[in-house]
Amino acid sequence: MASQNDCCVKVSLRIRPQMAKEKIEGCHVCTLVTPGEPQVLLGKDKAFTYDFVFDIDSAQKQIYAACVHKLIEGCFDGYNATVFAYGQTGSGKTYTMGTGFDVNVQEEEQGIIPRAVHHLFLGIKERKTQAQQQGTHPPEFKVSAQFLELYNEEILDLFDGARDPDCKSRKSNIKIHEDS
Ligand SMILES: Nc1ncnc2c1ncn2[C@@H]1O[C@H](COP(=O)(O)OP(=O)(O)OP(=O)(O)O)[C@@H](O)[C@H]1O
Repeated sequence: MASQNDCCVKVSLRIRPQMAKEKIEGCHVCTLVTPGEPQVLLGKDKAFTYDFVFDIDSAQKQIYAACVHKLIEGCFDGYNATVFAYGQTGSGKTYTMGTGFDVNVQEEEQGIIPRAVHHLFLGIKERKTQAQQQGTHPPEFKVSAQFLELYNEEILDLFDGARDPDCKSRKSNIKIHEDS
């Protein structure tokens, strides 16, 4: 039987730092992360526990190492994985996930998507090199990617007339292919 730690759905919470505007407006930080525990205290008495909790000072690479690294390694063993960010507007989903346009962003600021793509292609290269060194047939990989951004109804309404009533999402034309 799978233990709680083996559960196939894991939920992580990331608390973003206050924005300049929030500081200027005198907003207070109302979260307190329990040291050594994946638990956050909201206000004085509301405690919530997750698989991981990342406090204000967490780095992008920390999030990747704890939540995503294992999933990409699992792909090489044939496992599927999904990572998605959920939260209210301005909570840091885009910052944490990263985008396909992070190429000019400093390495330490890069989000999950560019890190995962880099990890995947590095893994492919390593496995091919290893096969070559061992004199075995190099493995073949096919990578394809789609980038999907979901909108909620209110945002779609902003597009008014130009809106396709059945369209609740937009796919970018970014495609990464490696056939070898
Ligand atoms: N961990 C973080 N460290 C530093 N800045 C952050 C962090 N998380 C978010 N931000 C900043 O906070 C702002 C809002 O974040 P972001 O755009 O990622 O939110 P979002 O959840 O994607 O919002 P929306 O749903 O409106 O697209 C951005 O300026 C972003 O750079």
